[in-house]
Amino acid sequence: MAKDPSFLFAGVHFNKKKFPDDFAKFEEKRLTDYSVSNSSLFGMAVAVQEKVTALPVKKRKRSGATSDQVEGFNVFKSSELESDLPKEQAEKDEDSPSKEKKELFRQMEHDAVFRKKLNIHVSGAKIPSPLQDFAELKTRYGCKSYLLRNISKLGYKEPTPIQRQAIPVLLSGRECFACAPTGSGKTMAFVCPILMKLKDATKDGIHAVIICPTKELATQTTRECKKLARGNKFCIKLMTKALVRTPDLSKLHCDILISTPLRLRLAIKKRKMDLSRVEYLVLDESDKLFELGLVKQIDFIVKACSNPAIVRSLFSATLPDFVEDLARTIMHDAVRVIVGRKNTASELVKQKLVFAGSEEGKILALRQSFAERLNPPVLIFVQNKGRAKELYEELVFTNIRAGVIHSDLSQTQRENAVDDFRAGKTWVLIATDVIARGMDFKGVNCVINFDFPDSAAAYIHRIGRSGRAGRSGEAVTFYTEEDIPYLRNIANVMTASGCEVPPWILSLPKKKWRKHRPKRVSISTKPEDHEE
Ligand SMILES: Nc1ncnc2c1ncn2[C@@H]1O[C@H](COP(=O)(O)OP(=O)(O)OP(=O)(O)O)[C@@H](O)[C@H]1O
Repeated sequence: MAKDPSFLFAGVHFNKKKFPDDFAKFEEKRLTDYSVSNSSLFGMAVAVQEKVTALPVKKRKRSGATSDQVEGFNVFKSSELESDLPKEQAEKDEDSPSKEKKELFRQMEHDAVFRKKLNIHVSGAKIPSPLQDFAELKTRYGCKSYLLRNISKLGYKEPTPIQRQAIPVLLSGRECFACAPTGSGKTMAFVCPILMKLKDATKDGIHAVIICPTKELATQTTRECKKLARGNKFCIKLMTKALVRTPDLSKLHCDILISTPLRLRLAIKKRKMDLSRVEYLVLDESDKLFELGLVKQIDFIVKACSNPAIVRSLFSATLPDFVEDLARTIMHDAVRVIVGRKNTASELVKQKLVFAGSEEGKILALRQSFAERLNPPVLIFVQNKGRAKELYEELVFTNIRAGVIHSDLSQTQRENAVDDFRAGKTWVLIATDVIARGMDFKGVNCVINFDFPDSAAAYIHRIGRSGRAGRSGEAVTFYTEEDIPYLRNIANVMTASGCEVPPWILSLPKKKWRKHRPKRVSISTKPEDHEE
């Protein structure tokens, strides 16, 4: 393999005054390499190219651009990119390390140090500087006062790391795939730039679409959008069952539409919904959306968003390689933003594994732990709706105020279960994975995985319902003999987020993770009814 010529630079120091040219070139190279080694520390496969942040950003042609269609995404050719730099200026920059260029390198160095401090890893060319504070939204991007006021009303004092980097990326018109821990403020990271970029409430179609994998998450995201948009006339719509039944949606106008993939696909196919004017498309919990079963619907929606100037972004706390690979082939000139280490659990959650022996042992362990210390709100995850019902039956006649949510309940019942839990009317919520993704219950003290999760991603998202927005949390995972082959997979996630795991678990053989949903013995401890 040919050696990277960068090794030639090792240990080289230039005298800035004597060799300003060489110094400038060296600095650019050094900063790029710095980012590369920085990212490779965290196992990133791609070379990071943090580059000239303050240079005028190349602009994508907004109209008349041709594009290649790949699986519904528009892929622009590099020849369609134009530089905003005046020609003479560009030539001058080539020749002399001007004052601006030096300033630029200083800025690059500053950005690299700041990102390192916040554990932000980026790749892509010409990445905008991260935000120092929310005030920069106004000074750098001319954010309107209403939005800053709403941010402040929500009690957000400082942007979270994903907000610091993803917001400037999206504001600069770049596509983006972002991965940051659960509960780290990704929603605001994609809603804020949309609100800042949209023109004042227009009446010409749909301008932004946010796709969420579940109805509960779509409802929550709509609420968050409305909170941030308060005081403005933006029309923000949730794709409800009633809306999707409207016979003709071809004339629907709204600024932001939030939907699940299924409902949106139905609206496009059956109700003639027109997405050709969509300027911003967000795929929240993108890895879930790219799972088998949903990917066709997503592809259909992406194709329907046919505006060549569209800016697409993917957000999740877990970004498996296959989603990244797909994203890399279909997105144009996208910036990749990773906060912390990819696919790890929130470090704010103290995680524990408990051997429960058998299914019967689990219910005993649960009762015992509640008798010793019940610190609500507590979320309990089980494997399927049948088991959710059974566990609910077990707890409902105790003095523990329990609620349950699963896909057999009506939409209203599901909403009530979430609302009651949020309002503290129920202390314990028993759930299937339907609410494992994205749901933001403030102050969940403990997540109990009554049934072992079926994948590492499911584990990360489930326990991420606790330890949100800087608060600490706890997660307890019960396991039985059947789960032991997969224990090592969870143990790896635990150690990666700084939790201790008994050494014997770490010495277990690795097992390729397939959907782990063993047939489990019934939870019910009630004697079965026998007919006389
Ligand atoms: N800058 C901020 N300062 C303080 N709190 C914030 C900030 N931004 C968002 N939050 C709060 O953090 C919580 C988590 O935010 P959000 O639901 O967007 O997380 P997320 O990263 O999308 O999580 P998940 O991966 O589980 O979907 C919310 O309660 C939100 O109000």
